[in-house]
Amino acid sequence: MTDTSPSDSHGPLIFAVPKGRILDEAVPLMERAGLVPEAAFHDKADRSLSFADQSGTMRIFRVRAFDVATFVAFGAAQAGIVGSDVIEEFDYSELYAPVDLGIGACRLSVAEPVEPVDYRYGNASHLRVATKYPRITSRHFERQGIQAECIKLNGAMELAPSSGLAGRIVDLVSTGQTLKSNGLVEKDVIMQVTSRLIVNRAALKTDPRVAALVERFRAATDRKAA
Ligand SMILES: Nc1ncnc2c1ncn2[C@@H]1O[C@H](COP(=O)(O)OP(=O)(O)OP(=O)(O)O)[C@@H](O)[C@H]1O
Ligand SMILES: O=P(O)(O)OC[C@H]1O[C@H](OP(=O)(O)OP(=O)(O)O)[C@H](O)[C@@H]1O
Repeated sequence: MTDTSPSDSHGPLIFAVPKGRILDEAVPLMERAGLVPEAAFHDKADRSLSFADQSGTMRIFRVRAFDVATFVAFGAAQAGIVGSDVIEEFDYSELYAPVDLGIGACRLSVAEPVEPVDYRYGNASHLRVATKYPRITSRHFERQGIQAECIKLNGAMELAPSSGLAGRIVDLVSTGQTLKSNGLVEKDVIMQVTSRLIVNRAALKTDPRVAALVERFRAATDRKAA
């Protein structure tokens, strides 16, 4: 007899998680949702990027934060955990973010030197901004009628003003310590950020295990909040 249960017809569900700072907060939540990674997942020396879960029905991909959104949007992973900053930057139509996990809380802000240097050039409505988030940044300044030239950096944005690369930065802020240590002040909050459970829309429609996973994360998040 042929077994046509969803898990057999679809193969293991792939769940993508960011390898950076969200992970420590995400793992207890994943475990409450029944997604318990194999021991090797916790071994920092292990060079594997794909891990089994203890039920043997899922695979966990450990990738860079921005890449979680890309894997899920293209259906290479069916679900994952990522910051709302990343969701907003990509704006992938194939991503659905049904659960706010309440972890990874921070904000995306515009910052400038304590003693601002005028790096505008040409005309007064054109400025340079260093950021890992060029799309959110352009949209933010456009709304104010300012044309921002965004210079994409992948980290250490805080060095841009003092080195003359850009007059302002758009970066994540939590305690504000990084800005302070680098002689910068927060000028404007663009968005509040928390981490979300994301799923691929097509997978949600075609694979019942994805909807079940969403419910498990919803319950795990409610239990955490209670
Ligand atoms: N200071 C912070 N406080 C709270 N959450 C943060 C903070 N910084 C980043 N985050 C959240 O964690 C996510 C991943 O940030 P992280 O710093 O791990 O990225 P990263 O390690 O720089 O990424 P990568 O190395 O992949 O470029 C961000 O997208 C954001 O949602
Ligand atoms: O307001 P704070 O509490 O100081 O946090 C802000 C810092 O946290 C993030 O960087 P992260 O530490 O993740 O390192 P990164 O530069 O590798 O992204 C962000 O890019 C800021 O640099």
